[in-house]
Amino acid sequence: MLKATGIKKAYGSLPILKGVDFEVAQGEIVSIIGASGAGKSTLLHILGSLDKPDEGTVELKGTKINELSGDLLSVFRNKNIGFVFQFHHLLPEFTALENICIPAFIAKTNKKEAEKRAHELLELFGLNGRADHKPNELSGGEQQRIAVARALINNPAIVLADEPSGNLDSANANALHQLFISLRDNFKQTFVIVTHNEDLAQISDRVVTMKDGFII
Ligand SMILES: Nc1ncnc2c1ncn2[C@@H]1O[C@H](COP(=O)(O)OP(=O)(O)OP(=O)(O)O)[C@@H](O)[C@H]1O
Repeated sequence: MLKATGIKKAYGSLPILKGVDFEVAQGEIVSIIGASGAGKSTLLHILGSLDKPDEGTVELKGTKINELSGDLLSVFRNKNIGFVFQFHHLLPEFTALENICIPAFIAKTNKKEAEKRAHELLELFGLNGRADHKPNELSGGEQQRIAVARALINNPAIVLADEPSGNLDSANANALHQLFISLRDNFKQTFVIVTHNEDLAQISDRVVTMKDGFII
């Protein structure tokens, strides 16, 4: 599903990734762990085409995404890759429903269809009653689940998450982790997750460790 080969990346003269090979299959949850500064977020950004490698290739569903640029890349990314970050980055002036729909509107999905899918996700996530709430009217755990729904609205092939539970208390973190598991079990949703959370690493299908610019 996603395959990265020979990924190298330096910032200035400082090599961060020194030849990383990484693969994830559909329906797999892979956690990337490692010390602070090991290059985990840098790798995730490259896997998600938010950043380009100096060397190496990233292939998603047979498309070499490191070779795409401009509008082609933006359209491909919006359709195929969902992102969840440590901070939810919901737009404060929009409701939960509107926030979830944003990637669908960017993909030019019609409003009715996007809102139908958003309502389905809200129901699935136990957030039915929250559709019209603004982010500041939601709890931290609810905000992050809305961010996950936003990541899923276009049915992406893969969800990339960078410390998704890093800002949550343990009960909300646990609820989020269970949500990932149920999305994998019920929809074969694929996840690559950078995390320092040991519980999340433990319930993943596979854990890879980064050290000194390599996966060890
Ligand atoms: N845009 C950038 N310009 C220069 N250096 C950068 C840039 N982004 C990251 N770095 C450096 O690259 C190294 C790896 O950063 P990265 O964020 O990938 O690490 P990480 O393993 O995700 O760490 P953490 O667990 O603390 O989030 C760090 O030394 C960081 O300072």
